[in-house]
Amino acid sequence: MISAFTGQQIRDAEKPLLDSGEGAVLMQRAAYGLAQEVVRQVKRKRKLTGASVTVLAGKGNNGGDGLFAAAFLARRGMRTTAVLAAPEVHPEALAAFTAAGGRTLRLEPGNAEELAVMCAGDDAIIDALLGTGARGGLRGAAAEMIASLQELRPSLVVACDLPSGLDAGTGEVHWPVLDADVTVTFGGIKAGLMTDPGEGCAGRVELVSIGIEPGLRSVSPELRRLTARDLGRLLPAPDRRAHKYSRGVLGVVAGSARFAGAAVLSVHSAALAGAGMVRYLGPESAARAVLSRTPEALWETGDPGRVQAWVLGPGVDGAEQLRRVGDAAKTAMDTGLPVVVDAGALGALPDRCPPHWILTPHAGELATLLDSLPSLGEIAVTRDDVEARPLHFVRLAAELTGATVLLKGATTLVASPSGVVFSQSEGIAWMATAGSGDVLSGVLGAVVAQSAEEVRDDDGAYAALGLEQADRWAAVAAVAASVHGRAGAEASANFEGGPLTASAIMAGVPRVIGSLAAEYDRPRP
Ligand SMILES: NC(=O)C1=CN([C@@H]2O[C@H](COP(=O)(O)OP(=O)(O)OC[C@H]3O[C@@H](n4cnc5c(N)ncnc54)[C@H](O)[C@@H]3O)[C@@H](O)[C@H]2O)[C@@H](O)CC1
Ligand SMILES: [K+]
Repeated sequence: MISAFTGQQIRDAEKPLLDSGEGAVLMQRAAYGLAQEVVRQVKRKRKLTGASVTVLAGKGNNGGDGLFAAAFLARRGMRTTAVLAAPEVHPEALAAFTAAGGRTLRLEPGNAEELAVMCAGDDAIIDALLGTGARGGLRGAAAEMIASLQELRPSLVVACDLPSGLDAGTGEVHWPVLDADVTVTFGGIKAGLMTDPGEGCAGRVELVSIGIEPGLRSVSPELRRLTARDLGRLLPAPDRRAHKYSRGVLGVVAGSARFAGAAVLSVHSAALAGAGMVRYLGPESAARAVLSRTPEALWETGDPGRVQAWVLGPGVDGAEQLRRVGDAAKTAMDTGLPVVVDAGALGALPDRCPPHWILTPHAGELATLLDSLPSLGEIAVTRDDVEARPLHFVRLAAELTGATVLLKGATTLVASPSGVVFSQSEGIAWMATAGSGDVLSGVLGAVVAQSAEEVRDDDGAYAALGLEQADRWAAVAAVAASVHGRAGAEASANFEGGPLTASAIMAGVPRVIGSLAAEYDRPRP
């Protein structure tokens, strides 16, 4: 599992080392790691000697890291320029940079655009204006220069610790921000690099260890991300004695006369993701479409009998389907079964949900959901608000509803009601396509139906993540989000990176599950 931290958590971990006089050593390690990454990137394109690099240096320690890194690069034969964005910058770092033969220019009101044009063609730009000590975004000439540079699209931008203007803890972005190709981050990954909109500006994230890592081990991370290895451990696999009823029976209330496709996608995805059996509840026209795609499913017209989990809501429309949603929700609540609540069912939630109810809104649906909660008071929340601060709002929704909330997006966030948040980002932009969410609902339903026992087992794979039982449902949802994202990315790769349909995402699901299980080298059934 990958952990990410707030700027404050990182600073707290640094403090004992700073107090014992090791600040300069930490900075040298950070600067060396940053310089090494620039060397690697530049060497992929040309020889290092004579290549040009500009460091944009702010007044704090972030600027110090950048200047020490540039001094190292100058000694390696690069043509180095520092643009100093403040009258005072880190004195030792500036002295080292000048001694190494670097050229310095001062950013002033009036020369921002000129300097941007001057360095935009460089082989590399290091953004070391603001780090974890930033309050708000870039201002004045620095903001002007970054806005101009962003328009000029430099060939390689390496962010020092985090792109300047990004909030390290929340991922909120104060524009303008210069999009990085690589962010070299020190000591621990900043949470703002693993949640949108910040993650969208950070490029690839490289972690450089500087010696504060032991201090972070006992800290509860702000964000967690499951790796392929975690997924291999967590994904359900039937044992030899399994039968279809023990494997996870999923009830699905989805689709309607108007939106039959949502039911087709949700049910078929659930079957492909390993549900032992899928029971479908819906109108005859949708049921016909479901059964022609998934003859393995059962169409339930009366009491659906035994299920281990429910998916409620994809494509649900009209009073008849909403009644089925209501009935299933009531049974699930009475019997303590886990439920995935999507789309049309999000408007029919009880006042308080348990953590094994997993809501799956996109940003617009989350805004509507929050607006409908009396506990939020008079504050109105819009889709734009959610997109600007997804981490804040997904946590708030989980806290206020009591449910686990999965917020769909380029980076998908899943929050437990106690505030544990997972972030998965395996998907690609082509996945923002009609029906993609229906596929996710089916995959999630299947994973939930098969995982309920493992979640409750205090010696099981979910417990091994170090999570309380109520928080483990967020990990279950993160598993499904990751499978869904990987299936989309792999399907698109099969088309040379071309566009995707929801059906293509769905078709990739069994292979993703199989290869993840193989990666952990787990015996297959
Ligand atoms: N503290 C340490 O031991 C280490 C810190 N490191 C680096 O130090 C950084 C944090 O250093 P700092 O705490 O000095 O913080 P920053 O380098 O982010 O700079 C903060 C400084 O900029 C000013 N400032 C804040 N917001 C501003 C804004 N919007 N516009 C203009 N100026 C603004 C503040 O007054 C402060 O002086 C990290 O991001 C990392 O790069 C690394 O060298 C590793 C070790
Ligand atoms: K920076």
